[in-house]
Amino acid sequence: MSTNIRQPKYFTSEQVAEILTWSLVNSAVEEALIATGTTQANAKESYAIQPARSVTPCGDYSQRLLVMPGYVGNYQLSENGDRINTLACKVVTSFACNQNLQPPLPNILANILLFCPQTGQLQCIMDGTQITAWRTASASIVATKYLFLKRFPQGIEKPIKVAIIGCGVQGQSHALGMCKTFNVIDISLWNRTKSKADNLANKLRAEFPNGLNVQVSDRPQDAVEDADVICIGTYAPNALISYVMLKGGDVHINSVGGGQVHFREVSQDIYDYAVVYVDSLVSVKNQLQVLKATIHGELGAVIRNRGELRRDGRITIFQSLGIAAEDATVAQAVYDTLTNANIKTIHGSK
Ligand SMILES: NC(=O)C1=CN([C@@H]2O[C@H](COP(=O)(O)OP(=O)(O)OC[C@H]3O[C@@H](n4cnc5c(N)ncnc54)[C@H](O)[C@@H]3O)[C@@H](O)[C@H]2O)C=CC1
Ligand SMILES: O=C([O-])C1=[NH+]CCC1
Repeated sequence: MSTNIRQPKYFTSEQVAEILTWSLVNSAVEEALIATGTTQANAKESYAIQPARSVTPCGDYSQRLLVMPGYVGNYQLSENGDRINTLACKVVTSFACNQNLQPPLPNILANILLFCPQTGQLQCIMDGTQITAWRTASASIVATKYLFLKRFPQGIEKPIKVAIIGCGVQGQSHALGMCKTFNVIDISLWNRTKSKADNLANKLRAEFPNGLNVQVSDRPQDAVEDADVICIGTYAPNALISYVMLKGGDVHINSVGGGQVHFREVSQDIYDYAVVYVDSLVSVKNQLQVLKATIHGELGAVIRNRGELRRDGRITIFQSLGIAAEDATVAQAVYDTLTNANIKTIHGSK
């Protein structure tokens, strides 16, 4: 039988990295968050269908395979772009020991499969390791914009002090993304092994030679004591930051390191005082039953203006688990740019 099935293209990590910019990833991720929460096919607005991801422990829970399918319907990658649909599935492994290999490998390794949304034919496989690092930081950036900076008259121009707790892959992408996107005047870095924080500090000083004060802290409390925005992404099974360490007044925390087996990097007393938002209520119900907090809603609902932002909460937490829709919209933007399809996507400097 003759067949028209085409071989999928493969895009390497280097090809993907060429395309990634903060404006492209931030806007694709914002679209994914907006679509999340509406699950019915809908002619008027975007929607996302993303079943809870499957988690396969490989021997024990420090080694896992996650499969993250997602369909994002009727969304736009840019203001004047056509409305499009994306069908994707990220296959990602999290092997906590990879960092100790010689040479080290990232703990989190991913590939994203992008399918034709009309036929289901596999169009391409692209490296998803960098996309995972960027899109997770972008979700925190979008959360910081809507849950924190919108409280102030200066909005995204407001000068802010940022703390990074954990300077691994996520700490690095959060530091770079925050400094590229917002008016960050001061950034404090803490990592369990100090040399990693030193390396990130050197990178930031080279990238932002003017107007950014970069410090490496000996203890998490020193890093967060003046911070307006805290980004924390570790595998810590115990709290690294607690309520007494925070400055008074408005503080926003992006916590990305919560998972079934290593949830606790932020102390319970902060959850008790904070207004908590999540990327997906479905994911939290499936994967974060241990979370003892009143969840105010999904970040996407705040962006869509359906869920009001609690004005009385001085501390907000964005609890991020990572959602398939984010991978799908970013992969689509990268694919479109690499193949010149749907080419009204937004570009910007790295
Ligand atoms: N929310 C999301 O969408 C995503 C979340 N993640 C999560 O983010 C976290 C960080 O991931 P990566 O940056 O890729 O890992 P990484 O291995 O590159 O960095 C982890 C950092 O955490 C620190 N760390 C590990 N155990 C610690 C402990 N017990 N106490 C203090 N610090 C500790 C290490 O020093 C390291 O710098 C993980 O929990 C991962 O599962 C990763 C990808 C997406
Ligand atoms: O969303 C994601 O890709 C992941 N979350 C935790 C490990 C990988």
